[in-house]
Amino acid sequence: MLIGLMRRLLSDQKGSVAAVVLLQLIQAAANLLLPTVNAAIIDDGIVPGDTGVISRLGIVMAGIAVVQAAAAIAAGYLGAVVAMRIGHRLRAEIFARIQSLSSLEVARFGTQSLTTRATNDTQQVQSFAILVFTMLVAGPAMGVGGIILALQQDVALSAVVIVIVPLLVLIMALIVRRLIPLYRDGQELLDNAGGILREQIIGASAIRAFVRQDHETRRFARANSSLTANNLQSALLVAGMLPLIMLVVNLSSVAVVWFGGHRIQAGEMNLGALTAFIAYILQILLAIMMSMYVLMTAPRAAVCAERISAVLDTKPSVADPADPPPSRPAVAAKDPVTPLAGPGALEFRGVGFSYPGAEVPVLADLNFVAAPGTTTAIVGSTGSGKSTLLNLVPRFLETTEGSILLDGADVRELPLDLLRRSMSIVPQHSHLFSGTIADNLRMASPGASDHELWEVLEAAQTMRFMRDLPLGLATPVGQGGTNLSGGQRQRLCIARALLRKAPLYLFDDSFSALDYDTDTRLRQALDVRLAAATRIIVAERIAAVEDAHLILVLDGGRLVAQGTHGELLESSSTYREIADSQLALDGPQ
Ligand SMILES: Nc1ncnc2c1ncn2[C@@H]1O[C@H](COP(=O)(O)OP(=O)(O)OP(=O)(O)O)[C@@H](O)[C@H]1O
Repeated sequence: MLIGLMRRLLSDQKGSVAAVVLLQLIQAAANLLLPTVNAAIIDDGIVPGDTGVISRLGIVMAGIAVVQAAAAIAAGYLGAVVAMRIGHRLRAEIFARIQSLSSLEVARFGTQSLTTRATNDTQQVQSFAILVFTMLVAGPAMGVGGIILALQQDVALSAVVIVIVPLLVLIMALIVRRLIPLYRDGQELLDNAGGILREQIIGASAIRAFVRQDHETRRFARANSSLTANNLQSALLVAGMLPLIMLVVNLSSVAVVWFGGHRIQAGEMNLGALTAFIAYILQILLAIMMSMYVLMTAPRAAVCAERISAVLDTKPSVADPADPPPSRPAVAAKDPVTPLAGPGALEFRGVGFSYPGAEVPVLADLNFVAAPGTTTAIVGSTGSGKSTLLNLVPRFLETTEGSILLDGADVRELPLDLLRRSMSIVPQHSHLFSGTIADNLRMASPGASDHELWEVLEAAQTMRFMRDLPLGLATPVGQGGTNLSGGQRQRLCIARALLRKAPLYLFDDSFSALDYDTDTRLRQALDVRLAAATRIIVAERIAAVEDAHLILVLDGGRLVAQGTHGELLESSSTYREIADSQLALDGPQ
């Protein structure tokens, strides 16, 4: 998985990768040459007392050292650039994929896990890439070259190499095998701790209101301790490995000096050759350590690559039609504002929807027509499926039964962008983004003039608070709109939706935070402004939908009645119950 991912990410950087490999080979070759030249200085210069050879070979050695340093620096620099580009591309890809996922897929991974995958996991793969580009070629090259040159210096002494190399590889394999599951658990524990933290930050007021700080502190402490225990275990394994390797290295150096000394005394080896041999043994061990270090980080990077690939390989359940029918206006698929040319007639034909894994459908057999120039209200008890129904229209969720038609076209056959441009939505939870009020409004229509912004702000009944803002449209909005009241946020979201000129408007319980007067004025303004459009309004209060041209009564996901307020009071017991209960709650007006 990791290798496949890296190969794909490096496909457009082949030139740079080749350069890094070449530079690492130069660096390794220079490293390998130094002990041989050093041996020659000892055997041909120092032992016979030839200062000419010493100076000449000394200059050669210095030259090689400079080449080695230059190649190492260049390889490190270029390797870092390539690795950073990998990280950049991976973050961009995962961000784009998350953007394309439907709310169901996002829920399956979990918001926190997606955040960790896009940040921490990507970072791990990037760090691994840096190690690969600084060590992975130079390490084996030095190791193999070192073995060949050591053999060349003294075949008999090379028996030491034959013993220690497999021993080191065995130590490494055992430790890496233990590390992989630990790293996998570690990433999940990180998700978990992050998720709890996120929930506690978002729900801080509820936690304080119910005096649950101690409980939440304990909950986080448990997650934190599990994460720490996991990290400690892997850190101990890594920490234990280094002394083990050093022990093997030192023992092998002692063995080389011991046997080498005897061979020199027996006249079977030169002093220079022994010096070179010791240097090569150290280089071989260093190469093994470098490769091992890369391989030790590989398990974590592999786990992260697996987690990233799981997101990248997820096919969004809601996607553009593979082949939009030619009769459909493939118009302006890329044009950012133009909606469908039709009047916005919406029809549900036998529509049903089930959440994945649910035993019973949330919505079943819905049939109705919402005509242009009319308001269709959806009423029903909590959990009856009103929001789910609205979410099917822009295909935030995909219908599992029947079809939804917009101006006669099945919404699944329209390009997604075009479909969503053809409607304007006020979601149940008002969400604003960091920036100014103007930035937030212009999300709906980037080219809108200030005059148009003020117009929609007025229609959305925001003037009472907008007038008090000294910076007006330039007033900064905090992330999520936290510096505004619930009602203010809701009205700004309505203004944002009004700014988009579309044939279809969807309001999901969008007037709940408004007082009675504002609500009435707002509805009047909407009736004028959106007179020609198709309006679908989910509402809790019957009083708010009395004037609707068509009222749909949902009960347990089924459309139990439809008609005007007057008709439903006559014909629908469910509607009457809702109306009576609200009348009882509101009391006589
Ligand atoms: N992501 C989900 N996965 C599984 N079930 C869900 C999901 N979202 C909603 N439901 C279920 O679907 C049903 C309908 O939910 P929906 O939000 O559409 O109701 P609603 O009528 O809009 O409620 P409210 O008036 O409280 O906003 C509920 O029973 C809810 O438990």
